[in-house]
Amino acid sequence: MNQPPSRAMKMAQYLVGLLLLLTPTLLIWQHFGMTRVLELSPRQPHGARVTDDRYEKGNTVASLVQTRDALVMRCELGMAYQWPFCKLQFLLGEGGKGVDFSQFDTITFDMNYEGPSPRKIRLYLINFEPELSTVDDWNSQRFNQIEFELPAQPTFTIPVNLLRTADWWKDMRKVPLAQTYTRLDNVTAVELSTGGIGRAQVVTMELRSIQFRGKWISKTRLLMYLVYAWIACGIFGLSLSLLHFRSGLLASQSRLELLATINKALELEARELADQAHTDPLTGALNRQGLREALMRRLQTPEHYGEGMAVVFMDLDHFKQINDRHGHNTGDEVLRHFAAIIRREVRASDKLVRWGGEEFLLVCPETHIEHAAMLAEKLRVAMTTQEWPHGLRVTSSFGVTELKPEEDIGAAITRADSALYAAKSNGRNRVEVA
Ligand SMILES: Nc1nc2c(ncn2[C@@H]2O[C@H](COP(=O)(O)OP(=O)(O)OP(=O)(O)O)[C@@H](O)[C@H]2O)c(=O)[nH]1
Repeated sequence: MNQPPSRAMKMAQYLVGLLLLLTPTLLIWQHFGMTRVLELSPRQPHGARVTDDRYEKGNTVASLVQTRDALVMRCELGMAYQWPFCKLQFLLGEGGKGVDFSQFDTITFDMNYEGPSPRKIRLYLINFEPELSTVDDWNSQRFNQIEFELPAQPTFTIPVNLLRTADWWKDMRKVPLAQTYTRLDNVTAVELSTGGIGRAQVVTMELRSIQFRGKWISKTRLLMYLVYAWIACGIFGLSLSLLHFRSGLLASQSRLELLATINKALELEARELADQAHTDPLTGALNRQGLREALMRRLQTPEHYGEGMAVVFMDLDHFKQINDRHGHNTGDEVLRHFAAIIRREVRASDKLVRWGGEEFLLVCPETHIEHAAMLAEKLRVAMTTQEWPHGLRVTSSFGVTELKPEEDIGAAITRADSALYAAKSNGRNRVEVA
């Protein structure tokens, strides 16, 4: 039988539905949106400042003017230093803590450059890496660099993946080959510098903005998270199915146990009903149907067939008077008492039958007539010595006979009845043998 889905199973179904909805939504959103922009401009100057090669004993002079729309760096390049430069520097972090640039894909410049050709600039993304860098030594940070000639138009975009670790930095720091990769996960500064220029000149850079663009989360990472979510959902669903299956099994087991208990109770009830059909409810003795079945059973047992069987017919004396004088309930009590005395005095194999009213029959297998007569006499005496309800004195008359070979039990009962009649006629409280 199918169990109705549990709350947990419903939850798993909702979860699958949610994931089915979320997966394409997130992928579409990632493709068209989720855009992250970091801008360097007069509006977001990040501590913009200029430096030049004078600290390297050069004679270049850089100056910065900030207008509403642009950061203007004027650079008078001198040739005193081997690699003269001016830099416009943006600081993004302090104490080795920078900004993660690894999710940025493009860099868009909006700037003007004035100066003789070649119009070269350099861009540095300076990355602090605890295993290489120290806070006190600026040059211990990785210099990711790109140098290029400016296009004619003021606005242009370059991909971030063109940046490489600067050769001069690799040489200066003697970085092992395995660590010469580009790394942008902790950028503490962005620098826009003049490119390699071989003669003294004046350069002006007017920077309106640099925009780094990327996704808050890369497609690969999003796909990975989604796969994890689907796997987790699958495991969850599978565990629930197993639990559901197990509880279903337990439920059908307990249903089977319940059915077995009901079956047993019904069997008992059926047996009780069958017993009632064969028993007199007042005295517990067999009724005529009960006797018939007991005799049939005996006949079906070959080892007992043909052995002697005695029949004793019994009838309480003057029972009507007991009823009349003491009431029907007392009469019932006397009948119950009578049956109890007989049962106490006879063998378990002897069958006590209530023949009707106050008449009882005792069928004694494997008993010859002399023994039956002795038994009847014992019963008669027992009646006289027995304490009866309400101090009554009750006696009974007995007619005894034996089943002849090949004789029908009915004939024997008739004969026993005749003997009983004789006992009654001869004064009651007697045993007569036919
Ligand atoms: N209390 C009670 N009385 C019953 C029951 N069955 C029959 N009787 C009564 O038993 C009485 C039998 O009366 P009789 O047949 O005249 O026999 P008796 O009074 O015993 O007289 P004798 O047999 O000649 O000694 C009747 O009054 C019946 O109503 C019973 O189940 N309970």
